[in-house]
Amino acid sequence: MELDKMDENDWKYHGEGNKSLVVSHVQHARVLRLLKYSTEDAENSHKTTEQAFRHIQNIVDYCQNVMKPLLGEKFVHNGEAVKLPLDFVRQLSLKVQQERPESRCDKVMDTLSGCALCLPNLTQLSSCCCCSREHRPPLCIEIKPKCGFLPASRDITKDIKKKVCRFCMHQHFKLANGKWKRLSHYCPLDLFSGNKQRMSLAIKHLIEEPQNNFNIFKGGECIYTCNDDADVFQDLDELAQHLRPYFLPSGSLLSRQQSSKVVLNELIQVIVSALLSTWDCPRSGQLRKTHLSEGRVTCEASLLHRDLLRNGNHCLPKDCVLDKILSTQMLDNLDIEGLSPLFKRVEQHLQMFPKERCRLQMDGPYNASFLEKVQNCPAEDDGSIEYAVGKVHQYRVAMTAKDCSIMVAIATCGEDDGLDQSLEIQPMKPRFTCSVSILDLDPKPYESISHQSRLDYKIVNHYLRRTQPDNQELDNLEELANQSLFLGRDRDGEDCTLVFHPV
Ligand SMILES: O=P(O)(O)O[C@@H]1[C@@H](OP(=O)(O)O)[C@H](OP(=O)(O)O)[C@H](O)[C@H](OP(=O)(O)O)[C@H]1OP(=O)(O)O
Ligand SMILES: Nc1ncnc2c1ncn2[C@@H]1O[C@H](COP(=O)(O)OP(=O)(O)OP(=O)(O)O)[C@@H](O)[C@H]1O
Repeated sequence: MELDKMDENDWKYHGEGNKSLVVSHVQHARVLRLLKYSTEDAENSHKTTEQAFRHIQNIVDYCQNVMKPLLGEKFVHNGEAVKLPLDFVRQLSLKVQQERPESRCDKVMDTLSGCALCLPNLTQLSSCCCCSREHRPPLCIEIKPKCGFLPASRDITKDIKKKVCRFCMHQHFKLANGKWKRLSHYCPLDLFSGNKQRMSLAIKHLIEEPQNNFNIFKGGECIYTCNDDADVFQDLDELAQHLRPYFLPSGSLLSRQQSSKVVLNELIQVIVSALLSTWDCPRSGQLRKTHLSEGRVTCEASLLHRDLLRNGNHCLPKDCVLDKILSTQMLDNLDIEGLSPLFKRVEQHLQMFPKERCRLQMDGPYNASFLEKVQNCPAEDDGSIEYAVGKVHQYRVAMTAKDCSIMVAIATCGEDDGLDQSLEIQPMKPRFTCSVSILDLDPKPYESISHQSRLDYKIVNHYLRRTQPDNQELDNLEELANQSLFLGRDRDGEDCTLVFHPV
């Protein structure tokens, strides 16, 4: 990329989340990820280019030195911080504005610093020899799986948290707050179960109600995403038409309805295979498995039949992408309720010794020493500040893993094609090559822990009120929340994501 020759016409809107907006190059498999501000912050923001660059470099360092060792070299692409010409960024911002979904326009793209993160476009397949000869553009499925286990911490005060997963409880809260119009029946515990039947159902539920957990790209273009006002059946039918050439032989005599069913099922099988594949030994029958203790893998809110939940096989092949994400999520082994007193210990320590913030690496740098603090935190609380900081760091890393996305890029290839480094999966002919990546691995700010505590209370309380309206305990819970030890701004309803907050 020649930075002095940047032309906004070479780039197009690709997508965005809460904190960043992504544009993709029209020819090369690159994207630029630009930060966003809330409109209020934009007016008050006088961050220097150096501060913005440092912020993005922190993201790169965290990805490279912390998340990559935990999640695996093959899944993580840390990218590169770049400084772009300001004129290019301003023109780009104007160009993409009309493409942006209204729901994301409460924030504006950063046009002041000129800094961005340059990454490979993960909707395209990398290092695949056969794709260049293949006439069908690659497909890419993006899944934001969210938290895949039930917490088992002794510090949990509400039993329901050990029975119903956070995502399923959160759904009710989101619906009540108008974030979504329809409930999603997706349950992350089904996706992370390793049981193919449960995983298939989880993906089916994602397809039926994608919200912000599921997208499909074809040739880098988003062809299926959340559409709250959509006619679901019509959307599914259109999706199936897109997928038909990938999953059905061209002369198939199936009716439109029959073929829709077949291709969506085939798609689901390909995704399941990709998510369970262990890159290093895809054909090995002797895969090591990660077992989870029985009580932590089934959610009472899941629609799956209880027999399947009880008797199914619940383990993930070691080192598959789901296993890597789940084990990183499980660094949070105290739950926010167990972490809260430790967070308070750190807060008090930092109030007394502000300079310690740097030594304890509360905002980075994200280097080997930070990873060491995460990986070698003592198992038992010895009352030290080091223990509390280790648990806080572990919690933040787990938060990143609970909010990341998986990209599964697939392309068809002829039967005799070599597969190079890509992984072969073969649910039916034609064969597919596939690459799996993890994205959105930004560090979560230390301060966001207090928000987590309040949000946890609200989600659980709301769920209990909905499902157990006569529950007397809720009044006690209300009382507890009022005595909350955390001070600070409430982010729900007035999202105050801190762009340029030190991370
Ligand atoms: O707290 P959650 O579980 O609602 O997750 C937030 C996500 O909401 P979701 O529930 O996935 O719809 C939220 O996603 P959306 O903006 O709703 O698409 C963000 O990913 C947010 O992360 P950040 O603050 O932008 O770094 C996420 O916040 P963090 O908790 O990861 O900080
Ligand atoms: N390297 C990439 N290649 C292709 N698409 C990407 C890449 N990075 C991001 N995207 C797309 O851009 C979207 C927004 O990116 P990302 O999830 O990183 O934003 P975010 O603001 O950090 O999200 P969140 O709301 O979770 O905080 C993603 O959902 C994905 O579709």
